[in-house]
Amino acid sequence: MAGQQCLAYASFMALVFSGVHYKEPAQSTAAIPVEVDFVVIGGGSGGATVAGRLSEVSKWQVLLLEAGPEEPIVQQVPAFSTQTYGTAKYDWQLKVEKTANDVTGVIPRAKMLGGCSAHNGMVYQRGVEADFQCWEKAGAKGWSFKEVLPYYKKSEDNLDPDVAKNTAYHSTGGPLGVQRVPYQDANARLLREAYKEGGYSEVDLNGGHDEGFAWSQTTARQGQRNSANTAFLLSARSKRSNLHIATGILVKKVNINAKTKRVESVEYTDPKGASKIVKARLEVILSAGTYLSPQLLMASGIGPADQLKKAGIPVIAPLNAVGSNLQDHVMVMSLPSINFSKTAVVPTPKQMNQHAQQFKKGTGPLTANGLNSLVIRTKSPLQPSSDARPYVQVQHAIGWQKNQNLIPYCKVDTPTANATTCYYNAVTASVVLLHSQDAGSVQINTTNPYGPPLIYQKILSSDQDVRAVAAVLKSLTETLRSSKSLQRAGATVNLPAAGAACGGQAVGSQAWYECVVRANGGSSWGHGVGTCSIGSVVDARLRVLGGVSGLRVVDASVMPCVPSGNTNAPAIMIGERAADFIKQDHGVKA
Ligand SMILES: Cc1cc2nc3c(=O)[nH]c(=O)nc-3n(C[C@H](O)[C@H](O)[C@H](O)COP(=O)(O)OP(=O)(O)OC[C@H]3O[C@@H](n4cnc5c(N)ncnc54)[C@H](O)[C@@H]3O)c2cc1C
Repeated sequence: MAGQQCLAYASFMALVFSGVHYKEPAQSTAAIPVEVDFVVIGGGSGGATVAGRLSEVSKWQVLLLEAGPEEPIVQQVPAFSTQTYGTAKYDWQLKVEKTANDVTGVIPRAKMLGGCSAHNGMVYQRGVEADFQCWEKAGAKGWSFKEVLPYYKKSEDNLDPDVAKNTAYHSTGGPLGVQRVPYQDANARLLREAYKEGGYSEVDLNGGHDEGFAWSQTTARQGQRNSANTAFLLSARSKRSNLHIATGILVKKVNINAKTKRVESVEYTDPKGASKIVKARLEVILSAGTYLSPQLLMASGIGPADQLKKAGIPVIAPLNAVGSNLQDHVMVMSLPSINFSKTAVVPTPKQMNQHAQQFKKGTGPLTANGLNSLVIRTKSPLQPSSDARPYVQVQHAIGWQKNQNLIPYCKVDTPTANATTCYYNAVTASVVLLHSQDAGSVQINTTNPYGPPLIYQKILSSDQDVRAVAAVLKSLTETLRSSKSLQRAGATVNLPAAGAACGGQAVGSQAWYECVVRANGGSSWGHGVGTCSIGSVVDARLRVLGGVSGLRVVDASVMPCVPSGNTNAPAIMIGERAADFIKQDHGVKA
């Protein structure tokens, strides 16, 4: 970058960060207590929520141990959302073992206070009634939509009056800010018109509508990210001396008395590499997420006995279901693409300054992370007829010409990391399969049981899945290609790229779209759940089964069926619910 640009960029970033409401706390150096009432392992969506809520009981000492650092300031700016992806400091970069049809090598998982809620796409979705029927069928008694809705509302501070007035579904005043992306650029607005024209109704997907098209609600406040950390911990830790938070602490295992099966303590490594123990007087709460919670259970002696024996870990509770039932949404990338003739442009220094000023006020392009502002959720005509859940979600991302490297925040490799301030001339629509027939697993690495687990994931191995996605892709492409609004604006809609193998099919036919879906593969959408499911690993109050006492799992891993939508809000809801269970079980009014 030339010197002058460098200066302009540096002062731009300083200006943007001066508008951020959050002040990054210093990394914790305070001594970790040797004994507390509750130890929460992992400060992500589930862990931050439950720890914050438990600390409301002033007589309880609550310790939260998080492997990663404090949530960095850059995460507060939605347009910079993905800058920490793939960095060793902030991302676990979990490797997926190769399986026949697996195309993902690495899964991004946040390693910071706030967990994935601090680096995700911020989309706020709760799932639909039929999702929770699936939970109940799997053994999650008392988790119907009617019963979980009060917990979604308990967290929520909905900041859009037209949405909030639907009080049957929404509420205000909770710690978690929820608002629609405050900014849509000209191309996003055009797409919105195109979908309306194509017969998609614009609805509130969290307001009783299973299907439709939405201007996305996000976990944000005044255009800035609201993670589970900033919602549930930030203010609590400054006010409550009974809430202890330690970052940079890697938990190794939970120590459980082999005779009584009662949890006693948690073993961790401090930042200097020393091995330490903290005793838990009442309970340990495991909130390390879908991949690392089952790993920690297994490292602590709870899991499939054969795997544990091979790893040399004494078996405390032989629970075969630990690590199985890994479910995820599957994204079929970048289909189709829309080229716009009128585009956003590389901003001048004056415009950048304006964007920073707008951001301070909660508006402007820096409050948006690409075209995540538009979401479609729909059933597929070819999904199993007995399944009432929506099967496909459509998301959008920005594409741009290669030479746009004039300012660093345009010069990034992943589409959603750009601000809509950057020059771009294409948008891609990606279809996401919400209910794959494939299930993967998380297994302990028998040669390195305390290291990252082995993750096995299959993708698009079922013909029915391919058919269901292809049918939606076909109608989506046809909608966009016949849109008068797009045509009037001079936008062209390209057919999805087809692999050479699709040459034998009639272009545009269902068979051709199926071939296109297979040729474009799929990848994890970051929404893995199910590896410590309610009904098989934990009971309906999230207590670990197998005769173990004093141990719960509170994160996305307990969801027995993946919801029809993004998974952050459900993980936070689980944290809220768990806090009430724990309070009730220890005689405190919830
Ligand atoms: C790239 C990406 C984009 C996403 N986008 C969206 C979106 O737009 N909307 C949405 O709703 N959902 C989204 N999700 C999914 C959603 O964010 C997650 O499902 C949710 O945050 C999971 O919450 P959790 O509590 O289960 O785990 P996490 O939030 O992952 O928290 C687990 C925490 O435990 C810590 N931990 C793990 N092991 C240890 C250990 N041994 N010792 C100490 N600490 C440990 C981790 O560092 C982490 O902070 C996205 C996910 C990803 C990865």
